[in-house]
Order: sequence, then structure tokens, then C-alpha cells
Amino acid sequence: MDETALRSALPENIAYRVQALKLAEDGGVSVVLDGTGLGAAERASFEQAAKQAIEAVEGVSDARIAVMADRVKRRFIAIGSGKGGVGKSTLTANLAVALKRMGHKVGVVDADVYGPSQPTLLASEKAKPEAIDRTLQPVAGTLGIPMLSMGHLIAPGKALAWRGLKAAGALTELIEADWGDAETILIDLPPGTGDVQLTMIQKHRPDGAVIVSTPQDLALIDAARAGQLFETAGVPVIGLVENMSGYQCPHCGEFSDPFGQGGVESIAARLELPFLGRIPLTMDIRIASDAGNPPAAEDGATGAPFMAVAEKLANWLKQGKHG
Ligand SMILES: Nc1ncnc2c1ncn2[C@@H]1O[C@H](COP(=O)(O)OP(=O)(O)OP(=O)(O)O)[C@@H](O)[C@H]1O
Repeated sequence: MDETALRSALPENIAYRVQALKLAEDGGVSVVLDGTGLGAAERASFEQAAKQAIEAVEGVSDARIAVMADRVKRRFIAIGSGKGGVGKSTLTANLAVALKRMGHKVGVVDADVYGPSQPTLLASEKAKPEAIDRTLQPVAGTLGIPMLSMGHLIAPGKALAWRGLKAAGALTELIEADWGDAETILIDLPPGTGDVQLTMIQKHRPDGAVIVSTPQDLALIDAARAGQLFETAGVPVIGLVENMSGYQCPHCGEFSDPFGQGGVESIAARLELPFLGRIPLTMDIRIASDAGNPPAAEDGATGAPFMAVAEKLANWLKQGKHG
């Protein structure tokens, strides 16, 4: 029995992760495995399988297995808005599926304690996340995107009792969950600039923020305030998105601008922040998103504006700036 024989005793999916293997004179074996991309449950089962396989080799007295921690470089991107109901959750879900289709390893945290809607938008309402060693395990949403939502933790109708410090604590649990190999986590923040946002900024410091607003004046003022909160805390604002921008009547085809148009682009220019694009107000977006099938999951005109914003975000992620 030698180290080569011990390596070949390991199952193939474990053998290629061996970083070091040492056989001591007393027959004790230590193995170090690379745990990149493995969740807590997989790490535990790899550890057990490796121990069993090595200890089954004749002459081995004992096997000690160490699975090294995940070395994924992970970035958190906050999606915020000044006001509620401007489409922040819809944008988050569509950006997640768009990024996923572009090959990104993406995850979603729904931190919107006031109206957690990602379980609906990403079709994971029935899922119940488990905890392993007190670490939450994300559930699979649309296109298999790993996700966790305040909605998975809070019983329906109990959201009010969760505001303030409790919500901020829950946010930490969601952020520090077992994100496996996900490299980009989009965080759907509650609207405004309250406790959850402050915890996000002070404790978890996202790598960047996207601000969404409708074009009407009141929403714009609040969006500018949300943008400034991030900027002041040193969190780069990746850019502003104008949602519900222009409406085409499905009957007569005429375009109208119920909330005005171009307001977000001009406020972005005034604040010297990038403008990432506009998403029109369409019935298809609402129907598809609310049915757990965000339009960006498929090719077509409805999903195209989300894909365009996602490309700008992807560019920022690649270069740390806009190309
Ligand atoms: N571009 C759009 N066209 C049509 N409907 C939209 C569009 N964007 C969002 N909606 C609809 O508007 C409603 C509010 O959107 P959403 O929940 O994404 O907003 P929010 O800013 O996340 O709200 P909250 O304050 O609850 O967090 C939803 O019913 C959604 O389907």
C-alpha cells in the first residue's frame, strides 16, 4: 500500500479534488481536499465518502480528511429604490435570469421585509430552506438560480413584526448563507433608506448598487437620496435604471408616457452616475414575472430591455467599471 494506491481507492469525483495525501508509518492517512464550489452538505458527504474509501484499504488504521474552505470570489450587488412599487423586485429577478443565461453563477437574496416577492417571481414559494450547522442552504428558483428570501423565513402576514433589528439580523443570515459556487449575489433591498439598508451598507458593504426608479418627479427625488446613501458610504453606484418608462397601448398601438419619460436619465446625468437603460411598462412583463417566469428567461422583445441592462451590469462585473 502506497500513496498512489490510496489515491486510486477514492471515487473519481473526489480523487480530482485531492490537494495533498500523506501516509504515516502507523498506517494513519491524512487527506486534504479542495472544497471549491461545494455546499456544506456536499462537503460533509465528500468527507465521509473519502474517509470510508481510505479506511477500507488494507493496512490503513485511520483516515483524517480536511475539505478546504470555498475560495469563490463572491460579489454582492444591491438593487435599491427610493420608493416602493417601482419595479425593484421585477428588475432583480429579470437581471438574475439574464445573468444566468449569460453564463454567470448568480444567486438572489430577497431582503425586502415589507413585501418579499422573489419566491413568487422566481417560482420558489413552496420551498423551505434548511440550515446545516446553523448556515442557511439556498433553495432553487427559476432556471435553478439559488435564492433565499425573507419570505421563506417569515410567516405570511407577520412582516410588520419583523421590521427593525430583527429584519437586520435576518438579512445577515441570508447574506452569510451557504452560497456554494455563486459568484454574484443580487440583493433585492426594501425600498427607502431604513434599518435593513443601513445594516447592508455598514455590516455587509455590497460591492456595488443599482438604483431603480420610475420617471415621475417624486420617485426621482427618493431614488437620488438612495443613490447618495450608497455613494456616501463608499459603495459604487453601478447605475440607474428607468422602469415603467413609456407604455404602448395593446389595442391601438399608440405610445404614451404615464409617468413621464427620460427623468431617470437626466437625474443620472445630474448626479454624474451611469444610466443603465429603460424598461417599458408592459402587461407582458407583469403577467410573466408574477407567474414565476421572468421574461428575460426567454428570447423575445419583452425580455430584451432587461438583457440590455444585464449586459451593462455584466460589463461592470468583468471590469469593475463600464466599458
Ligand atoms: N415594467 C413593468 N411593466 C409592467 N408591470 C411592471 C413593470 N415593472 C414592475 N411591474 C409590476 O409592478 C408591480 C410592482 O413591481 P415590483 O414588486 O417589482 O416593485 P418593487 O419596487 O419591488 O415593490 P416593493 O415596494 O413591493 O418592493 C408588480 O405587480 C410588477 O409586476
